[in-house]
Amino acid sequence: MNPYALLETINDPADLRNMPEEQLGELAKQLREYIIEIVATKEGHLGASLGVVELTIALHYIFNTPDDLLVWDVGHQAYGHKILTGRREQFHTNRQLGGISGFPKRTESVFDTFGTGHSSTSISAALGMAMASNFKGEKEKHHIAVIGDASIASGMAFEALNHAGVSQANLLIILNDNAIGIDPSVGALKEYLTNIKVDRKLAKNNIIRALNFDYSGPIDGHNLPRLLKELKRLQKKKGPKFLHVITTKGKGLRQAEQDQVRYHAPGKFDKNSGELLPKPKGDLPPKYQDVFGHTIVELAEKNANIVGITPAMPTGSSLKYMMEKFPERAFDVGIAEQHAVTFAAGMATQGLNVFCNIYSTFLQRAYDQLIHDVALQRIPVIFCLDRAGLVGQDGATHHGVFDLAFLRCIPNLIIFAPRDEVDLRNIMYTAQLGLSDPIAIRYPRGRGKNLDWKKPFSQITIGKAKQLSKGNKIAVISIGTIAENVSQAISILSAEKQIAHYDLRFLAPLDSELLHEIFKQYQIIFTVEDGVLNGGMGSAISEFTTKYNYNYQKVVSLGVEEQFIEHGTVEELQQIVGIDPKSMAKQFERFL
Ligand SMILES: Cc1ncc(C[n+]2csc(CCOP(=O)(O)OP(=O)(O)O)c2C)c(N)n1
Ligand SMILES: CC(=O)[C@@H](O)[C@H](O)COP(=O)(O)O
Ligand SMILES: [Mg+2]
Repeated sequence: MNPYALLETINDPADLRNMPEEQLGELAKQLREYIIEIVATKEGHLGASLGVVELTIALHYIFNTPDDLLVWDVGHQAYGHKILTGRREQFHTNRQLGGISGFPKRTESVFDTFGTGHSSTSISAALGMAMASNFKGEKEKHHIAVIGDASIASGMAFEALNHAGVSQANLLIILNDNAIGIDPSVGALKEYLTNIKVDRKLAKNNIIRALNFDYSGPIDGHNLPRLLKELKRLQKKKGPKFLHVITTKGKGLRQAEQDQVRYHAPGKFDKNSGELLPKPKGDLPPKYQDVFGHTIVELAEKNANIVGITPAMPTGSSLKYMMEKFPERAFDVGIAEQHAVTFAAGMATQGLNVFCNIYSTFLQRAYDQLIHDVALQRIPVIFCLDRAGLVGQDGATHHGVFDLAFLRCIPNLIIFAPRDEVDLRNIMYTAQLGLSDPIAIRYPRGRGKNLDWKKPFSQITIGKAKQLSKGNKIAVISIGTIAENVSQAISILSAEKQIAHYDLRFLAPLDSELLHEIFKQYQIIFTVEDGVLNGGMGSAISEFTTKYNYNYQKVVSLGVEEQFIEHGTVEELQQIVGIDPKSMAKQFERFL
C-alpha cells in the first residue's frame, strides 16, 4: 500500500483546502513520515519541521495562501510547507547542489513570500507586507509570521512587536513555543512563557496584550481541531493578533523528542528506528569548533579572567564545554548577536579576557556594535568567528564569506585566520595573554587535518605572515585553512620548486615587510581565500601593489566573485568558485 497516498493528492494548498477536515489527521501522519524518510538520508533540519506539521496544515487549510502571505522565521521548520506547496517531488533534493533550498526562497515558489535563514526577521517582514497591503487598499489580506520561542527573544523581533502594536496592520503572529532553540531557550522571556503555560491566569494580562495585540492561547499546536477553530476565529479579526501555540520539537519521532538538541539537524539516521547512523570507525581530526571549545576550557583553567559568550549556539560553537565546566564564566545570551558583542565589550572594559564566539554569518547582525562599541574604543574583545568561508548545505544565507571584507575596513581590528588546529589554539593562547586591540579569529565549519593537535601552546607574533614553501616562478598567498587546497594544487602539478606558498595569517595588520619581499622577487602573485574578492584579502594585496607602485607584477585573485553561492557540499562549492585543488592547479599551470 502507498504510505503517502493522501499526501500525493496535494500538489497545491488549494487541493488541501478541498479535503474534509476529518482527513487532516491522516495527512499530518503522512507528511511527518515523508519528512522523516527524506531527511533520514538527505540530512537537514528535522526537529523543527516535525514540530509544526499540524500548524503548517492548519495554516494552509484556513488561509488562502499564497494570496494571504505566510512568513516562516528562520525557515528551518518549513519542510512541511515546501512539501504541501508543490515541492513534494523535489523534496529529496533538499539542500543538495542544484536542488531546492533548505530555507524559504522567493525565487523557488510564490508560497515562499520572504527568504529566511537568519532568525527573527519574520515579524518585520510580515508587518511590512501588511502595511503595504493597507496602502494598496487590500483590506482582506492576511499576513502571518510564524516565529519560535528562541527567535522572538531577539532584538529585531522586539523592535517589530513594538512597531506592530501601534499599527492597523492585519498581522497575525504565531509564536511556536517548544521551549527550545537549537539548545534550550534562555532568558527572562523564556521563563515568562514557561510560567504562562503552568499558570494560565498569567496569560490574561500579559506582555503581548500590553503591546496592544489581540492575544490568544496558549493552545496545543498538535491538536488540529483546536488549531483550526482558533485560526478561523482569528481570520475574522482585523489588526495585530498574536496566537501562542505550544508544540513539541521533533514530534512523532521518539529520539527526536527525547534528544531535541541532537535531532535539530541530526545528520543521517535510520528512518524506521530513528537511531543515528554509526560514525565512521577510527580517529578523525577534530572539528574546529571543538578545538575552540576544548582550548577555551584549557586556558580558562589557568586564567581566571577568561569568560566566554555565545549568542544561542552553545552546541554549534562548542562553548558548551566551558558552560559545563565553568557555568558562571560562560554565557548563552540567546539569539542576540548585537547584545553579545556589546556585552562582551562591557566585560572587557573591566579587565576580563572575553572570548565572544559568533558564527561568521551571524556577526553580520552586529556590525555597528563591532565598529562603535568595540573597535572605535580599542576594547580587546577576542572574537572567535566559527563557520567562516563556505559552509555547505545551509547555502547562501549561512556562508561566512563576507567576514574578511567587512572586517578589513574597520580600524584597530586585528584579523587572523588559522591555517590549522594548532594555529587556532595558539592564537587563542596569544590573545588571552592580553592584546591592546580587539581581534577577530575566523575558522571554518568541519574538521581540521591533525590528529595530534593538542601541542604545548606557543605565542604567535601579531602581524607576521609565514612562508610555507619556496619556489622560483610564482608566489601564492593564501589565508586560513584554504592553504591545504593550495598545497594539494602544488603537488598535483609537481611544482614544488616553482611555486612559493605563503600563509598571510593576519589580514590586519598586514605583514608589509614580507609582502615587499614577495613583490620584489615574483612577477606573478596569486591570492587565494574562501571569501568574497570584493574587499577581501585579494583586494588588500591589490591595494598594496598600487600603493607601492608594483606596476610590473600581476596579481591574480581567487575567491568568491560577485555572486551569492548557493547550497551543496563544500567540495562542490569550492569547485564552482574555483578554489578546489584541481581548479587552482589549472590556474597556476598557465604561468609556469
Ligand atoms: C541571527 C541568527 N542567529 C542564530 C541562528 C541559528 N539558529 C537557527 S535556528 C535557532 C534556534 C531557533 O529556535 P526557535 O526560534 O525556538 O525555533 P525552533 O528551532 O524551536 O523551531 C538558532 C539559534 C540563526 N539562524 N540566525
Ligand atoms: C538554521 C540555522 O541557522 C542553524 O540550524 C544552522 O543550520 C546551524 O549550522 P551548523 O550545522 O553549521 O551548526
Ligand atoms: Mg523553539
